[in-house]
Amino acid sequence: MSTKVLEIKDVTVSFDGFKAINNLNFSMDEGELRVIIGPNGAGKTTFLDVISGKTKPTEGVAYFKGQDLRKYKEHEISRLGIGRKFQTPRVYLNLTPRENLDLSCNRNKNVFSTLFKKAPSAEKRTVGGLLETIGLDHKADIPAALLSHGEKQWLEIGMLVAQSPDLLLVDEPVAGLTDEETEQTGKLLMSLAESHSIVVIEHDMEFVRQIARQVTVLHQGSVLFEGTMDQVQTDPKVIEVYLGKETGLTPEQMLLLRIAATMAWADDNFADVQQALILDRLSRKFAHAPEEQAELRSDLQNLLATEIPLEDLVPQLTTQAQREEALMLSYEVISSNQINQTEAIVYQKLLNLLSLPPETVSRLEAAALEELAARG
Ligand SMILES: Nc1ncnc2c1ncn2[C@@H]1O[C@H](COP(=O)(O)OP(=O)(O)OP(=O)(O)O)[C@@H](O)[C@H]1O
Repeated sequence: MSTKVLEIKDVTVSFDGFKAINNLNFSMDEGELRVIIGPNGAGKTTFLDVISGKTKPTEGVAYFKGQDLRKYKEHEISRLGIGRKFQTPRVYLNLTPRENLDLSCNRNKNVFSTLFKKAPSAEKRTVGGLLETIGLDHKADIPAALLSHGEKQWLEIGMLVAQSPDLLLVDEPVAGLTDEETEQTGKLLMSLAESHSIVVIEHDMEFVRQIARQVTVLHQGSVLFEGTMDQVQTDPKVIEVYLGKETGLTPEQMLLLRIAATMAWADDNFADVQQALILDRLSRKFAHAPEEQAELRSDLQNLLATEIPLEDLVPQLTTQAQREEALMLSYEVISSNQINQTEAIVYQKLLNLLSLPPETVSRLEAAALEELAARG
């Protein structure tokens, strides 16, 4: 049986009567990498504050490996094995990455003894290993001030790991990073997840998709939804919260849109005409007013911006009618432009996954072309 590294039971945090965390229940297995997302003000930072002991619950209990965290002060919780990385890197800029890591490995020694005493070889190895893990071995001996923002983030992650925590709390690690740095950060966290439990708060959905197996969505201080990224991105409750309004879409409708958007992305170019088609279909089906359509269009453009593998989406279609609709809409989408080779390959994959009889496919393709012709 797996041990729970974290268990949060009926926790409420009130600030002058305002519930930043509202009767929250959450649990996480040892060794898990869990991403927490949620709109601004959802309570994500307060959630980390409760775990790290910065804020005490007004009601309820948080347990770390079965230990009631109410009994401990913030610094004691850190000694229990919970390390927290804040959004802004807190590294000593005038020291080198190696010296910063040395300091973290020797938390009980002061800055001067770390600088002037020779480190024992075991510690050196640890620091050397850490420098490699965080990809800074080639910059180990330059002042940290010269590192890029991303490199400073990795250094701080390394400094946390140097303290051998069991649970790492990481707040928005990729804010302000380049795409390449973001991807590197993802790789770093995934490699650390092999030996640590990790909670990451993040807004960047591409990044969340890169690293997350299980995502928890917070809203108004409670858990709104928990699931894989695919489930999160097709859940109407989550979409509503992110768009700030009702889309009126059911999970099935959202799934169809996602499949169509994935088809549209097949050639890495979600062309305007393809977007228009998907959104037209939407508005015809769900009768949004024209001004709402324009708004919905830009919202959905963001929302659908992440390509999800068809293998993950198609099996979620439960009825024949849904499979047929998915095929027809997808065919319409790719036929709205000249179908290129990449699209043809992805379309073939869709056909295989849908496994509809060939005569049904022909009928639906003809109907899709008629729809397109009718659109002009
Ligand atoms: N010390 C405090 N006193 C009063 N209100 C607070 C305090 N800390 C947080 N809040 C409020 O609690 C709510 C949740 O805040 P929190 O920072 O946890 O949200 P968040 O999900 O991290 O938001 P963001 O994504 O914007 O960082 C917000 O409405 C915030 O204004």
